[in-house]
Amino acid sequence: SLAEQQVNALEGLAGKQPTARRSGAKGLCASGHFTGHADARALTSASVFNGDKVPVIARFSVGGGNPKGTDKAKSVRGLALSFTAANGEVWQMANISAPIFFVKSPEDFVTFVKVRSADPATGKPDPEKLKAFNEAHPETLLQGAYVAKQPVPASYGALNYWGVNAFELNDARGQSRFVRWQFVPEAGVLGLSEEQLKDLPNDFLADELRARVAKAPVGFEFKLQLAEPGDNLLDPTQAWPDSRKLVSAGRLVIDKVEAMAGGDCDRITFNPLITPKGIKPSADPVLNARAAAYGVSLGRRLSETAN
Ligand code: HEM
Repeated sequence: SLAEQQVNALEGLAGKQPTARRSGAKGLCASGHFTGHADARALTSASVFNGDKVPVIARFSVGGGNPKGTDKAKSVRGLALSFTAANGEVWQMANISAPIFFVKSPEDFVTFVKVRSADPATGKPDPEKLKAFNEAHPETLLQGAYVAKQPVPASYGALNYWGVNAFELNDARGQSRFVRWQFVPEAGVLGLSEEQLKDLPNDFLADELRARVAKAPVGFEFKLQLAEPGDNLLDPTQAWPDSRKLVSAGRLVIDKVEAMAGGDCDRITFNPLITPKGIKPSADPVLNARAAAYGVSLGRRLSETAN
């Protein structure tokens, strides 16, 4: 299946890493709660916005399939969330620290990862294949260009995360509109200078988050970006104009971080097609491909744990 090809490609790039997530492999589990704002209730009937505290499981991660990679690289970080509303509805998502994704189709995902993987013959990626793919798919360089311009993040808790894919909201009267969302850190966005980076260990992010949360809960403002007619709902490599209206829709608070790797996150996947009534996935093919790929990765890593 395409999902198996995607997960195989991720394994080919990172090497076999038993029990680890095939993407966002390095990370840690945390928890907290979410409170919806009144402005969101005008846009969606989803009960997670009713203003009550909704418990949340969170996982922060470093992009890529290597659980022992460095936290000092310029790559995306992840914020994955699972909300459980009082009526039992679950809402899951996995957000990244870039406003755009690196491919516009699930098929391109496979080739994008493969052209960056070592060719068995040489032990290195084939520069000709990489060049040819880049020329045929210039949009696949946009996310990397964005990340290269940002400093290495100083904290999982002081970073902006975007949902990237479009979703459809339905209000109580059945009216529909498309949005993309983001989580804006109350601490501001904090990056590291070359000087600061030198003194840090490779695994500083988990300890930094534990220390930060021990002092005070870490908050994020949840914002909905409203699409206007003509905005691309299907291609996550294309950001919508900055002029699009942003609605302050809620507040996420992280107040507990697991002491060690593991925790409640390991047995689940953060599947962005699991949405509550009032929030629907768009037709974006990348979004719709994620459920199967996450399921394949979950199946492999859980059966590895059992062995
Ligand atoms: C065709 C597109 C995609 C494929 C094939 C793919 C594949 C995967 C896989 C296999 C995992 C590991 C899942 C698990 O073991 O639980 C994963 C995790 C993750 N993905 Fe994707 N992904 C895709 C698109 C995206 C997009 C568009 C985003 C950003 C909005 C994203 C953000 C993440 C994050 C943050 C994680 C880590 C989640 C966690 O901490 O559990 N992915 N992805």
